[in-house]
Amino acid sequence: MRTVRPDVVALRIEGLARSFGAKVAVEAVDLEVPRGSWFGLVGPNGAGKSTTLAMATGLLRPDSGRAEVFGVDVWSRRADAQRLLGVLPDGLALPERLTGRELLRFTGLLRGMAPADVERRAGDLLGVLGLDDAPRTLVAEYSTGMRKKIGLAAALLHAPRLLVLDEPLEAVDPVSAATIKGLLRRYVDDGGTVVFSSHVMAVVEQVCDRVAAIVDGRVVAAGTTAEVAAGAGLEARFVSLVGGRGRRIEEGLPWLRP
Ligand SMILES: Nc1ncnc2c1ncn2[C@@H]1O[C@H](COP(=O)(O)OP(=O)(O)OP(=O)(O)O)[C@@H](O)[C@H]1O
Repeated sequence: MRTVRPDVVALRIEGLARSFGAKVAVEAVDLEVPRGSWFGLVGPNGAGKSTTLAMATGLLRPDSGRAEVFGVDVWSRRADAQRLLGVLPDGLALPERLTGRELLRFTGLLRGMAPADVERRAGDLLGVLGLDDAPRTLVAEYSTGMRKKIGLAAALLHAPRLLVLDEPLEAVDPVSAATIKGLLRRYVDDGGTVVFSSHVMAVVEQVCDRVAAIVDGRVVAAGTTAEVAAGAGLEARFVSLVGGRGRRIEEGLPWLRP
């Protein structure tokens, strides 16, 4: 296990903001993710998590603000930042007419990796993620969970220093989820940094050492998982942070009578 230096900032986000027409998706987000941490981003649907992560990784241009990966500006030194980063974006568009292995070959060669390394790593990733028993299946035929896993494999292929993963466990079966969590745990223990968004508070509480909650495009709480949970458990704290946005359920839906 390498020595983790929490003084090194893996991802720094300052004043990131983005609107779509009149809709303010992200108002102003500041975050600092120390190297060697597993950082969870939580928030209700439409809070601005995916928009924040897309801006932080050079996929969506912000209206204002900046993002740095290990001190490298994501927009002015985009290629350098991309080398340090592995990203699983929301709604990733995949080359549909390739098999999983072909997709990884394509990704690795685009990244300038040596073909022999690409082959070896692709085999390892397909095996670990349980995608090697469908070698001839095209991505177009993949299930939702398989698509998530091949996207994750593509993000890991070049062994980046920082992984930014938008809901990596969504639609993934429990066995694969355990494998992915184990793999990411090992990566973090070896000095890697993970930033991921999730709606599953139990998972965030289980794996993340730091958490930020975003509501209506603003960070409403950030700190260590214990600080944010504030003795109440993360789920209870999340519900209290989101507050009045919850819907009343006492009456149920009067027309929903089986
Ligand atoms: N391309 C776009 N065009 C218009 N509005 C957008 C676009 N992308 C995001 N939005 C809006 O910005 C807001 C934030 O969306 P975002 O996807 O970042 O939220 P999120 O926290 O990731 O949500 P979820 O948990 O549902 O995935 C939402 O109101 C969404 O409708």
